[in-house]
Amino acid sequence: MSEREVVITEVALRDGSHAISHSFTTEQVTNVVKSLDDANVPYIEVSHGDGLGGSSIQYGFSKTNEMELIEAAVNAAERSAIAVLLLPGIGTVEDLKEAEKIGAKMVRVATHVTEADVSKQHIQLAKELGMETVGFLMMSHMVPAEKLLEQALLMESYGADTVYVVDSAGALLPHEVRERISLLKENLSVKVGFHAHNNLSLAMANTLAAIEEGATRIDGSVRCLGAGAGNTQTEVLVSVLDRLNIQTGIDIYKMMDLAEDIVAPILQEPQEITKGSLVLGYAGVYSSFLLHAYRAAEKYRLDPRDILIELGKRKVVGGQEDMIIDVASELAGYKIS
Ligand SMILES: C[C@H](O)CC(=O)C(=O)O
Ligand SMILES: [Mn+2]
Repeated sequence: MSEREVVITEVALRDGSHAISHSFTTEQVTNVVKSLDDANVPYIEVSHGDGLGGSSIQYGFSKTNEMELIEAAVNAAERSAIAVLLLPGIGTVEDLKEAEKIGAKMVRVATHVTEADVSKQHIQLAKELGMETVGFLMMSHMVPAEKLLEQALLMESYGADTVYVVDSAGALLPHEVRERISLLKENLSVKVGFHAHNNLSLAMANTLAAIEEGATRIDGSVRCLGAGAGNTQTEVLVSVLDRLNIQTGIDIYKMMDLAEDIVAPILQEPQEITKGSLVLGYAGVYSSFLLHAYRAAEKYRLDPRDILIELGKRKVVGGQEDMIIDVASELAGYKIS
């Protein structure tokens, strides 16, 4: 196998959970993981869309217990490592210990971009457990590059092996990605990663900009199965990188077959840039808010775009999903006392 110059983490079985209202089954996870493993994808993330412990009234209940999904993934993978996502405050150290016991090899500890300090306990525990550990700075468009660097340095100091710039809203423009990745590359000793959302149709351009600036850990979702308009489409990414002579070690034909034959039938709707997902990127709103906003719009007879624009103005962040209802009811003329 060729050496991997860019190491891809496939996130459809975690980020894609948002797009299908957390309805993955063990059979779907087993089939997707077997094919990803066969295509030689190095890392596959499996968890509730909001990470370990996310199944709740606030974020949406999982159809299948995520530990069962993680176990199915571990059993189906021969070569690929199974990763989990953890947002401190949603997932606990006990959740992390359980996932590690089942066989998860990597954890990505995700915080809002200004709150890296809450990741200390979880990053340190993950290292003690012998897991590969990633710091995942969400909503990275909301702060200047210098602030992002300050937060990335904190995650590095806690022991993270990699720090990711996460464009949760799909709001970053290519020059903003370049600025952020290059600053991290200049100042961190650990690896730098990038996670995109395609709400402004920039996921591929932004990912290539990140790679040009030195990011070596990159996320993709097969068939774009991720929140909002999805992430950088993995099978397209590996094809483009192959054209650029950048080695990912992933079999292109197998990725294409998996996308078409196994993942497409799981989608509840094709992953497109709809007016809703476009407004996520335009207004800078967390991609996983999309279906929640659609449901609130239906309930209060509103245009979902108006809810999303207002959420963007209020700078609402992950964990504030209850604000979607507050904003919708206010826009509909109800008074909140
Ligand atoms: C919990 C979020 O869905 C994590 C993520 O993928 C993002 O912020 O983007
Ligand atoms: Mn995401």
